[in-house]
Amino acid sequence: MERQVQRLRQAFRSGRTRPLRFRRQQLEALRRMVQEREEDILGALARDLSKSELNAYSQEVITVLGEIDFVLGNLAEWVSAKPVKKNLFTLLDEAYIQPQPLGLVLIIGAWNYPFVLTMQPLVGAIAAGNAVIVKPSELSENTANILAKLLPQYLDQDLYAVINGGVEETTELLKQRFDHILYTGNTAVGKIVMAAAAKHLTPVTLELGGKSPCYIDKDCDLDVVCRRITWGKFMNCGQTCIAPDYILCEATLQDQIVQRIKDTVKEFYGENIKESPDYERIINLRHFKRIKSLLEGQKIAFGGETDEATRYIAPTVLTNVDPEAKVMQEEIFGPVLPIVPVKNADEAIHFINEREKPLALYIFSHNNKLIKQMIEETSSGGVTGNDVIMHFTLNSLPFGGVGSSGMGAYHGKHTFDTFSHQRPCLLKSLKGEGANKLRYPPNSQSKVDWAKFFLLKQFNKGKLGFLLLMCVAVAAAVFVKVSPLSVLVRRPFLSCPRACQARSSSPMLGSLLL
Ligand SMILES: NC(=O)C1=CN([C@@H]2O[C@H](COP(=O)(O)OP(=O)(O)OC[C@H]3O[C@@H](n4cnc5c(N)ncnc54)[C@H](O)[C@@H]3O)[C@@H](O)[C@H]2O)C=CC1
Ligand SMILES: CCCCCCCCCC(=O)O
Repeated sequence: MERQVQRLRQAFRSGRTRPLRFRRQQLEALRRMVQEREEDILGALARDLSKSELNAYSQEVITVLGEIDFVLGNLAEWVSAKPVKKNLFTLLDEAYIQPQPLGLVLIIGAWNYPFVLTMQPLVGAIAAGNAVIVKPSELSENTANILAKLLPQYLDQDLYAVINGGVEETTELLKQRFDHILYTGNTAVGKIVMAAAAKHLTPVTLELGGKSPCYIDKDCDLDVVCRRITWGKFMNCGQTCIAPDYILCEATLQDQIVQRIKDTVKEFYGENIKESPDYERIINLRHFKRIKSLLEGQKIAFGGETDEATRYIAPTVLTNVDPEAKVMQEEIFGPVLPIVPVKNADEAIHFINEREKPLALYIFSHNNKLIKQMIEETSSGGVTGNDVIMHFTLNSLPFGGVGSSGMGAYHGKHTFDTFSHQRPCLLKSLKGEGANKLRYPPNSQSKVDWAKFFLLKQFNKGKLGFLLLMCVAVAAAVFVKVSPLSVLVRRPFLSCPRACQARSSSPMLGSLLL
């Protein structure tokens, strides 16, 4: 593994990833891979998660293709140097920010959306000019295997690699030095990743999990609210990191919510949910048993049916759930939706703030002021008002967590920025040495005064004085540079702004510009 890491790092040092043309070529090849091998990819997702081709395409493949198109359409602008505002001392210099690749980066994916959660970060890492190792989750082994097979057929094998394996291999990989690690998975492993990265001072992006609350205000259109919640909660059999984990609402709303979710489940998945091609299965027996155990002792308003042989758990709603119950102590990550009654929005805000910062927060209300209040008074990785999940789909929004739900963010240009170093560049001339007298020893009060005048607004008599001074300075600098009469500048200005008249004893301005 160490040899593989060194090989990629050497390849990065060749500089081949830096030209825009190369990056575009690799992204176009990745797009070709997704398009040409769509059947293989959808088949792997079906075998891993019982995902229908339509669901696998609409939830994963389309996101990756959209990301590639978006990046290709903007990459030329993203990689360009960004000129920045200057001050009086750098007026004649070149000042800009140059995005540069970090080097060799590691992407560790999770199993619940195994294609998009590895490919979307990969798109941005390639776009930013890095060499990349992808470590898919071993739990979605079919997708992991198809990625290991296909990526080398389309991407430059010296610069991009897939390393498959479980805990042992990932632990070994984490001993290597990377220039950035983007990990998607549970919070406990996120801490392991961060600890391993710390040994090399490697920055990390941790896309973790948590319990995403969903507050339903009174007087909501519950038909609409419950359709949207049902869609987001039971998609991928509840195995979605930003699925609404639990509902907070007034106790009197529970029965109406239960009924509407029940009706919507029937509309979405039919009478026999097990037969629905749109209803997936739990990834493995461990998670099946874990989720099933959360039902113990709970009041099941509807659902609750399970089948261990096929790892099926029916869409299930629990009512009057005790906040201390087991189902409220861990991320559910399954098709179980507890309702926890609260008196009002304030109590909901208090409930949310008493717990770990969630990856997502959902607020349903006709009262936009209340939605803004809840956003203002709580913290979460992201928020969608009057819907669920959808902030994930807008790649102009940075997607990530906060606190125990993660750190850093990606999607769209945010991925490019995550995998780039924004390098500040200031290019000066060897001329105009006179201006440097202000900073050279010996220091003096006069020099400090001038520095205050030039650099600190409270000392330069307001903006007009400062602007006037800038004009004078630029004119003087240009004069010094272009005119043979520059010798005149050596004398103190007769008409400099009032501020420097007070200091006419130190002809600093003239010497500054020589
Ligand atoms: N923020 C986000 O975008 C997402 C977050 N998640 C979160 O991920 C969790 C579910 O995924 P997991 O079951 O964690 O996926 P998982 O079990 O597939 O683990 C994720 C990755 O971590 C590696 N890993 C697991 N244990 C490890 C260890 N002890 N040392 C080193 N590496 C290890 C695995 O090989 C895998 O590549 C949930 O908490 C969910 O909320 C899931 C999807 C998206
Ligand atoms: C409209 C399609 C939405 C797809 C959502 C995919 C979410 C992936 C990350 C997660 O586990 O939360």
